[in-house]
Amino acid sequence: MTKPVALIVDDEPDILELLGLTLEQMDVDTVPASDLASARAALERHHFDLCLTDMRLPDGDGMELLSLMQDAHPDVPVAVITAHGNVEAAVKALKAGAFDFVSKPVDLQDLRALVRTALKLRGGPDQDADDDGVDAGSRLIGDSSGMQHLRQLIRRVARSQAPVLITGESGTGKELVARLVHEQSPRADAPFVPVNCGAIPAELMESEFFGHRKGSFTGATADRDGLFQAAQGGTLFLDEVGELPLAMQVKLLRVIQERAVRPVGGREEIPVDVRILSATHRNLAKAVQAGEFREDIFYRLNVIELQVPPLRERMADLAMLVESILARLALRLEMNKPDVSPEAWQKLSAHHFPGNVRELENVLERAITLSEGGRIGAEDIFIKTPARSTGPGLAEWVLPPDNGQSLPEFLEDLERECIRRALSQCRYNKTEAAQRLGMTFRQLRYRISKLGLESE
Ligand SMILES: Nc1ncnc2c1ncn2[C@@H]1O[C@H](COP(=O)(O)OP(=O)(O)OP(=O)(O)O)[C@@H](O)[C@H]1O
Repeated sequence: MTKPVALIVDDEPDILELLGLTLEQMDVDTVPASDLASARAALERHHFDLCLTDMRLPDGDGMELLSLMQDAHPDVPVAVITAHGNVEAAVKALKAGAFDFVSKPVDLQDLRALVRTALKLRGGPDQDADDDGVDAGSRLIGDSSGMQHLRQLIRRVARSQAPVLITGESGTGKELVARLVHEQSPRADAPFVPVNCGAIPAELMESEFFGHRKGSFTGATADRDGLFQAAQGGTLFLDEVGELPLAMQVKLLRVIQERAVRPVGGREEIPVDVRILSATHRNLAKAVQAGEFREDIFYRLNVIELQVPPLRERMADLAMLVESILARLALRLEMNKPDVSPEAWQKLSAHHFPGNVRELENVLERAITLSEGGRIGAEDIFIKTPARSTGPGLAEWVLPPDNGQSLPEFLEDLERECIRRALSQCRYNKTEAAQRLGMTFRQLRYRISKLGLESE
């Protein structure tokens, strides 16, 4: 490959020189421009692999150059240089399609990491190509317009370093989307580290995220890296980000701003080069209004939003999904893929799938084990009817011992019904269901597992 060329635009000669020297050391040729007009002229004469521009220019601003590049050279990553602490400008640029930003005074380590990542986009996957080359096991199945649009957006955001918030109901495929963004990004060779923010005990959170030093607390018998260090150069996926306690949100914000972590009990800051993707099935804007989620971190995580549609809004994909899930299950169970009878299809198509693709997977897993003679019949498709999930009214219960049950068994049944009803009313959003039931998310998860409701 020929030597890469970068367009560097800044009206301060010192900064132009610093950028020029740093990039030359990285074997990148540079063409300097001190204002918008000369940047435009340079664009007419050369092909660039990267553009670095200051936000404030004597005859315009970096946003103008960004929009010009988006129109005329959409494949060239543009990074903007912002004044220190000007988060608004950085977010605005990222939203407008900037690849990344560095703030002044320019940290050379950050700058080098940015340039390295940007150059990986050279000769990267063809924008118009289908997602061949992406791990087949992690593909998004579906050809509906909603899925096609989502796939296109994934390809586009994969090229940027902007934080992305993936929203959608439980089981719609948010984690899968995050994986695809990572796999199609210039960070694909570095780790993708998923973390369920609702599953880490609050007291361990800081050490899990940032690591700890030996002896910093009882049980810290050796130095340990945290999730940020594990994701170095790659992507950290914060699943259920709405579950982060407020205190942790503050710490996370600091790390995002400083691009460095301080392990628990450590003195030094460790620079981290990590892209953050997050997901939630909650309405985080509402959580912000309710004071449960900090506005500043919401603003930083939600630079770009990717909405994953619920299955009921893309039922055109049902056949493809069923085929692919059955093929996967059959392979795992070492059997031939069964056929689906017309009656079974009818039953599946009439359902609204409040638990989305995950519910479909569960229904099919049960169906494939029940099926006989290589065919799934209607009787093998077990779908909860609304009546069941609503449960009988209290007056309809026959109380023990008249119904032959012990009191503990009866109470467990009652609890099961209450949880089912809350889950169904909250469209299988466990956080909301827990609130409705007056328990914590963790308590609810524990009860669900204890009462054997997981497979429903
Ligand atoms: N479009 C799709 N194609 C293929 N599989 C899918 C698709 N969408 C979801 N799945 C599968 O459904 C299951 C649930 O997906 P995933 O865990 O990504 O959902 P989620 O939205 O992150 O759920 P939650 O909010 O509960 O964490 C996974 O096994 C995933 O592989």
